[in-house]
Amino acid sequence: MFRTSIISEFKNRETPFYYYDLALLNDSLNQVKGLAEKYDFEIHYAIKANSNERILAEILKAGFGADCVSGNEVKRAIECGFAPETVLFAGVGKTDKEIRYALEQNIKAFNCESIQEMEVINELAQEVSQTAEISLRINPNVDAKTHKYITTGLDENKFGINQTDLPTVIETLNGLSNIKLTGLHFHIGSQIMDMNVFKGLCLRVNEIESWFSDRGIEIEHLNLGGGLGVNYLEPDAEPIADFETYFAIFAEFLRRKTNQKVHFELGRSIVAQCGSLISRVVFIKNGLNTNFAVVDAGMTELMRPALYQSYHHINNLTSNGEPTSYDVVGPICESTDCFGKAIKLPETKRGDLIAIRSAGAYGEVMMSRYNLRDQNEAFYSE
Ligand SMILES: Cc1ncc(COP(=O)(O)O)c(C=O)c1O
Ligand SMILES: N[C@@H](CCCC[NH3+])C(=O)O
Repeated sequence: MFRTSIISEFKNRETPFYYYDLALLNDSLNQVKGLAEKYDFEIHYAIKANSNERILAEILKAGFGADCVSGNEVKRAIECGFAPETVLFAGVGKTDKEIRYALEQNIKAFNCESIQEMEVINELAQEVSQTAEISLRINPNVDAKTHKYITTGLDENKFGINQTDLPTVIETLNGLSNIKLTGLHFHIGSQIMDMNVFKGLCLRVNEIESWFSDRGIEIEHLNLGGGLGVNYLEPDAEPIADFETYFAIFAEFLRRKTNQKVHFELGRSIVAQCGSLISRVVFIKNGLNTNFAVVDAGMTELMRPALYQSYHHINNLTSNGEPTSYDVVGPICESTDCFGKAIKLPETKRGDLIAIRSAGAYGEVMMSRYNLRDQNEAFYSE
């Protein structure tokens, strides 16, 4: 959890701030690296989960590539030292400017999400006399059994190309000489805890791959996206995600042809548990039916509870008083600015430090300046 020496360091800093345990990050990275080598899988870290440069430096050292969802993420990856041939560019709404930039950088591949996007990439690649590699992001209609806001692989979702459009895709591709289809890409959602979902995904991918090979189309790359969930309820019980089961499922159920490369785009599972949002209690306020612990972090620093009603474990780092129930709320002018209701904490007082856990993924990257909030520097331990 948190060493006393780290808590002493927290006390001297202006709150709120993100704290990252880089040793824990490296434990996760080493585990992923070992399994990727064992199964001959290629990992592209999904930068959207956390694009903090210090975090990216550790990920780069582990030898992973990058999965990006905007021109600026491609730029961040390249500026931080990721080799362009390891960078993938996904996203349903890539603009011409972003596509041109990615072509200029000679990135590995575009994960292409619509027929019109294929045509536009072809046209822009032609302008600069290039042939762009593309993977088709296919919507496999597999239920990720996760929060509906972060489900991406059902027919009703905006992501990817529907299977019914595949004949038109092939017909269109035949007329496009500046793009080359090399891969199939899938990503069905995030924070997936039911491992059977990944088995279901493998079986659907096998069917779709066969559809292509039956038509004489050779697929060099299969990209299964990310999605592996983490234990938000008990971060100390499971600081490292269950990478072993996750990769073993793909190794067992994905039908892979000789020489076919298999890629993953993991985000949350790599970075969630190494990050905490550290905040100070500003006031304790007794409501009619509840005690409020008003802290100096808000939904502007960590939006997940307000956006998805998601649970983040909270520790009081400076009290060991009697367990007491609090609604832990932020200072923002919104009633959804609440980190947890009826949370049992040791008796809490003004000035106590609290840690909002499992905040390393989709935390810092989703910060906003609403209410003209300050943004403090993150803090790291090795
Ligand atoms: C295309 C794509 N790949 C990878 C990821 C990373 O997912 P996760 O953080 O769940 O591993 C996402 C986000 O959900 C995504 O949209
Ligand atoms: N922002 C989401 C994850 C979205 C994943 C990107 N498709 C979260 O905080 O859980």
